[in-house]
Amino acid sequence: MTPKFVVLGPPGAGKTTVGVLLAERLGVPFRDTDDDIVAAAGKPISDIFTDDGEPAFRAMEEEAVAEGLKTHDGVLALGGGAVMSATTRERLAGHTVVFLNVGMAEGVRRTGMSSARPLLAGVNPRATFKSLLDARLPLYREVATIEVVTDDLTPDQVVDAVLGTTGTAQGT
Ligand SMILES: Nc1ncnc2c1ncn2[C@@H]1O[C@H](COP(=O)(O)OP(=O)(O)O)[C@@H](O)[C@H]1O
Ligand SMILES: O=C(O)C1=C[C@@H](OP(=O)(O)O)[C@@H](O)[C@H](O)C1
Ligand SMILES: [Mg+2]
Repeated sequence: MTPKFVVLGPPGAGKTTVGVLLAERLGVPFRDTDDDIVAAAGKPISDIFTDDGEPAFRAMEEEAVAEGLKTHDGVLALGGGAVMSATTRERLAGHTVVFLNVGMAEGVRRTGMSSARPLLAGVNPRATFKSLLDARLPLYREVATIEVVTDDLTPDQVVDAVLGTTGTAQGT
């Protein structure tokens, strides 16, 4: 059992939104490792960060990704920081990995509406987003087999781009 697509990229790239649409188009199940972590912890991500700290969250995330890669057959979306784990990057080898890219301005705009992302909840989300992109862009590219720049695309157009790239587009 292996995911048809693993979706990753920075917060606000549309991993969850596009992942759901992509799974619908392909008629396969969708799974998001953030949801698995929330279910396992029994509390929201912001509470995990506050109560247990980021390292505890990252350990749970590594486990959730490993489990998803082993047991999920559809579209698997990861959290934006999952690629910071070298172990996770190794585990992604051989999978079809879609990197949804988004620039700072659009990424901040898309995530600004929500307080659910503790890493971006500080006083200067633009600076935080930029340093996050600087650190992670090479890691996303290291593991990705497909990259789609999403800034000027609707979620449906992103799905078209992903399926067009892989030649697995379904009928209309
Ligand atoms: N291509 C897009 N164009 C416009 N808004 C988008 C796009 N993709 C996602 N969004 C919006 O951005 C926000 C974050 O999307 P989400 O799927 O949660 O991103 P991620 O899981 O990558 O952090 C949501 O409000 C979503 O509706
Ligand atoms: O970028 C990150 O480090 C994080 C991104 C979030 O997921 P999304 O990328 O789906 O927002 C979530 O896993 C957590 O808040 C940490
Ligand atoms: Mg998400």
